[in-house]
Amino acid sequence: MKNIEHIAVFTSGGDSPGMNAALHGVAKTAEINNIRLSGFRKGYEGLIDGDMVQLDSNELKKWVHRGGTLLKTARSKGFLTLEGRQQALANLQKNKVDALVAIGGDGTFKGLLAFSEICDLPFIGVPGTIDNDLAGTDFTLGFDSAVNTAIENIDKIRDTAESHNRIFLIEVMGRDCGYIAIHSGLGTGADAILIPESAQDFLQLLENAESYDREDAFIAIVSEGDELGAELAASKIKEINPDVDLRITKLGHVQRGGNPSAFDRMLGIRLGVTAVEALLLGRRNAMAGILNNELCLTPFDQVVKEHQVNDELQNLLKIFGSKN
Ligand SMILES: Nc1ncnc2c1ncn2[C@@H]1O[C@H](COP(=O)(O)OP(=O)(O)O)[C@@H](O)[C@H]1O
Ligand SMILES: O=P(O)(O)OC[C@H]1O[C@](O)(COP(=O)(O)O)[C@@H](O)[C@@H]1O
Repeated sequence: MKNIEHIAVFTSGGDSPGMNAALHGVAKTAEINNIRLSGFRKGYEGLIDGDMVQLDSNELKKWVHRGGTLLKTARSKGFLTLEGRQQALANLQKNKVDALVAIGGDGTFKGLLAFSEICDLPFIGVPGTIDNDLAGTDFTLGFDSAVNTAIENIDKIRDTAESHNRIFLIEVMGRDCGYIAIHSGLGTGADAILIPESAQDFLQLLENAESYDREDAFIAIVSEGDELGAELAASKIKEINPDVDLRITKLGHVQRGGNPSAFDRMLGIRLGVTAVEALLLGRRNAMAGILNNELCLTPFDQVVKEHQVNDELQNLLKIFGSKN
């Protein structure tokens, strides 16, 4: 095994609060092991363009509390092509990079799997996505912060919803999965939660909306990945209850921004440190994660999207979605 003298790190896919803390964890661990650390800007785009900067933990410590990513991020069409990946490889070789740390979501790790077909360097991933849709970790970086942001905003909507006795359909993020919807819905006492993993919840919503008595607010959280979506759900409710006073709010990208929660800062630090330590132990092509509060590594090919909502959450949805 070649000695690791130079590590490069990048952030990729949707940004998420806690990515900067992970960068700091990577930087500090590289520093105490006398390893040079570089960062590629704008995810895979930076690898293709050779957009590399030196990283320093003294600078990064000032970013631990900030959302977004100091290194910037991107969704790269170029890296989906073999030519793009070959260009990225040439840049890594030119800069004598010995190992890569990638902070991103499942797309980023699929990218690394494709890259590993032409590039023999060791890669370690850190799960950074607000969606919490990766196997191999109970929590991804940014999920906790995004749920807190969603909750803060849903609480505010409840004030006005209750004042007017209105129905509100509030759309939260989660491209293909309902974790943000479940956590923010349960945490705000929502009357219904619609997620892509279940069709049953919509029937429950209709049933509840049918008996909605206009003497109270009615709040439904709709995951953006839900088959129906907020607009269609709203029109179905109007079909059965035409005079209903209904509003739709999409929380949108506000959920991705803001300072990371204490949990995400600590998770970022822990996973960043673990990533570099794993490389030093000779590990490769795996994602650092946290399962039952234990740090662990899971091979990329097992880190596929986890659309299943576990039994405990299913049970909670059933209990809290039922009528009184
Ligand atoms: N199968 C693949 N082969 C090569 N690169 C990929 C593949 N899937 C995703 N990528 C790269 O990873 C980037 C990030 O993935 P994306 O799904 O946008 O975000 P995330 O990593 O947050 O899930 C994509 O823009 C693309 O450049
Ligand atoms: O910012 P964009 O490109 O519009 O993407 C929005 C998507 O990114 C997310 O915020 C995060 O997804 P990823 O972390 O997997 O990129 C999703 O919840 C949402 O569907």
